[in-house]
Amino acid sequence: HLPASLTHRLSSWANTLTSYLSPYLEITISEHGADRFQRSEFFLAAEAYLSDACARRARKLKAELGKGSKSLQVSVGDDDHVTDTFSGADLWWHASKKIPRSQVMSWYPGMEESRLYKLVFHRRHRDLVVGEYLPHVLDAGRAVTAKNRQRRLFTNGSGGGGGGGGGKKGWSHVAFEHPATFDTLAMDPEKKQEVVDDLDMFRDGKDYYAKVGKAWKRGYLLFGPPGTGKSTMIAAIANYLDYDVYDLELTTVTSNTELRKLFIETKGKSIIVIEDIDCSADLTGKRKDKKKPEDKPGGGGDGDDRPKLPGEPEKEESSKVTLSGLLNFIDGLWSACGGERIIVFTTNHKDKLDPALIRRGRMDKHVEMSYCCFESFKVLAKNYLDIAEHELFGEIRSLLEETEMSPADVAENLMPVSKKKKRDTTACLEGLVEALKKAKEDAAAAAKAKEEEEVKQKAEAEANEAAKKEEEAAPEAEEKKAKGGDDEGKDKTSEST
Ligand SMILES: Nc1ncnc2c1ncn2[C@@H]1O[C@H](COP(=O)(O)OP(=O)(O)OP(=O)(O)O)[C@@H](O)[C@H]1O
Ligand SMILES: [Mg+2]
Repeated sequence: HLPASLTHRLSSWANTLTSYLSPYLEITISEHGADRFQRSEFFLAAEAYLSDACARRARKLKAELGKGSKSLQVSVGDDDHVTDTFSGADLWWHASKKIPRSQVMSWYPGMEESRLYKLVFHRRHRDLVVGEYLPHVLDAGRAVTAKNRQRRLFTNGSGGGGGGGGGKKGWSHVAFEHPATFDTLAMDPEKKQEVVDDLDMFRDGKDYYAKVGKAWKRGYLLFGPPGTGKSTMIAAIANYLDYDVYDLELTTVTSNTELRKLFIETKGKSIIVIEDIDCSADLTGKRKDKKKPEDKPGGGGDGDDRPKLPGEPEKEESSKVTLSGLLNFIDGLWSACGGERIIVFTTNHKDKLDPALIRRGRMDKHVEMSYCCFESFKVLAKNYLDIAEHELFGEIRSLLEETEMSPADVAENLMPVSKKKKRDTTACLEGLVEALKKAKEDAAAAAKAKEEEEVKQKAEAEANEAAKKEEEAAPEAEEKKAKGGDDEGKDKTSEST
């Protein structure tokens, strides 16, 4: 009989010896790495990879509705193993639970439950596994996680519902579930394809951006009249790229510091949206103190300033975010942190924006969303009525060419009135033709009224001019000093006399 201590030693030597002689190597990936609070990213990636690629071959499976995941995840059960092959090499994955070494009470809930994966492979594949297989697992796992996760819509406004917003300022979120896609988005097919290609380039451009030394981000400016699909386009982009959306409400941001803080809190693979940038804040910089009337005469086509919501602060006091603060946010040194970001601005009035804000490099791509053209109409007809051809299409085509109607209005005319009173296709299209004709008449009437107004104004101006000349002709010794002053001065003198 050998003493217990010696047996123990012998067996541990034996273990060492077998592992030394064994041709197999083992790599352990545990759930909690050095940082005990966070689950190791590699573990999560391996888990996702296994659930996607190998779980079909495992016998003991575990199904869970993962946190922040929209679909059921099936993964390899504890104490089970699966095999995988990579470039002709066989690999074995074992899932197990880590038994805590000490029986000390754990500070970290669930720590006793820490799980781990063991990857076993022949030693001649060592370089292959470390150099290629593990990076592959990481990438594939991340892709699976990104595909399965529930995408989120963040907002910095208070009362955004959902997540961890609470009372403090910061982002709160809800599930992002907008159904818009590029297939359902009505716009000129060529322009649409251009946007999609651009997005593809961006998504796969990590190496390119690194090579040319640019931060991996891209800015889009969507401009056009109301109801032409700018917000819809953002949803389509988010769905296309599988990105989260951060809807930044600039009016509630009180300082540049807060803006930067919000920005740092955003994650990669996301779209940061600032809607109606021209209304969001007084970002006109130097133009700030010169108060000139906003609406230029003759810019009538896309008028329609949105009404102010109750409780919305006045523009002047709304935000202390400055243009330079915002520029810093878009492409200053901070913009590079995180990477893989798209920044989208929308506006109804592109010409009101400061050129510094929308130059290339900040807003790389300018996309105009315009009134409904025939091609857009065809997309809507396909979506709403499920038709590609109809005898009324010809008439609608010529009407659309003559009239400006937003896709939102066209779509409204294609909707069934109510569930009971279901209109058939022809009735819908006839309704649309009516609406288009009416819009055409209205536009003509408006144009006529405007013309008359202009004629009237011109006549008035001429009359004023004549009166002024008469005034100047009259001798006025006292007013001589004021002569050569501005128009206002002249007006006042004419009023006082
Ligand atoms: N191009 C389009 N394709 C499909 N649907 C559209 C399109 N444009 C508008 N719509 C429909 O009209 C509605 C309003 O569109 P959306 O909110 O995208 O307009 P917008 O350009 O963002 O307007 P605003 O400038 O007022 O914010 C959407 O719900 C959508 O159903
Ligand atoms: Mg919008």
